Amino acid sequence: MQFFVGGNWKCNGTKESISKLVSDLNSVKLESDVDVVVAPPFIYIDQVKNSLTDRIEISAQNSWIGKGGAFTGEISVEQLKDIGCKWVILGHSERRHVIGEDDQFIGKKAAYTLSQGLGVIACIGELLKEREEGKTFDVCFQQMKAFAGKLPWLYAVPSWDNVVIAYEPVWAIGTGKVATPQQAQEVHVAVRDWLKKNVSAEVASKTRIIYGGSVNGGNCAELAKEEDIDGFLVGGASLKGPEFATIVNAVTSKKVAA
Ligand SMILES: O=C(CO)COP(=O)(O)O
Repeated sequence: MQFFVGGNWKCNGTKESISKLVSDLNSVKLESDVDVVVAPPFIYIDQVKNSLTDRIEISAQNSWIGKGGAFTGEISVEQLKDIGCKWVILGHSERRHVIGEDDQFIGKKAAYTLSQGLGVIACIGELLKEREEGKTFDVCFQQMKAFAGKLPWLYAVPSWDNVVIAYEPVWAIGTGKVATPQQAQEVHVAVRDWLKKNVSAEVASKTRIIYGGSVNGGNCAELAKEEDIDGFLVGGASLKGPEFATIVNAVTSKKVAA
């Protein structure tokens, strides 16, 4: 399974800082057997697409639920395709818990995005309170169900080829409090098992499950060694080109551990 690392730039950057980040990313060395994706804010996607090496694919951080039209302030999947995006991040905890998107809405967005041929980085993850109450698996399975269950055709394997699951425990996002490799591995195994039981053994064995939440250049190697951690979704540390490259290249510690 090919390692996958995404950089979620969130609502950060200016034309100038992004130009510097792109030039840093163009000059770092990235291991060849890793899928690398960055997700700039919508308004900078065109700038990034026109200046970043083709080695790195572009993702959006969100998309509209259906075909474009009279939806003020939204960006459609068709527009994202038009501008050269290959992926969309959906169900990020900031959209769930700050903006208020629910499972139903996120599931429909994922179904629509996949139907238009773009890949989905599908985020799941529990709040600290939910972890403390022993509900981590229940919450993640419920969120998986919303992604997987929208339309029966989504169960077909070709659709799943375009899905990467990002496990991002909310308590680890932007807090500097990273999940231990064991904590992350435990949830990744449970999610893979859920896919096996609820979709198919083939999908379970092929789908990348990546970890996000305070991943940085210092902790990525240990996390990458875990068997079921197939990559990372990186926030803060993806704003620094050389550190992001270190995280991409953590694939080498995975190979050593295997
Ligand atoms: O939300 C994240 C990626 O989508 C993780 O953010 P941090 O890496 O800043 O914790």
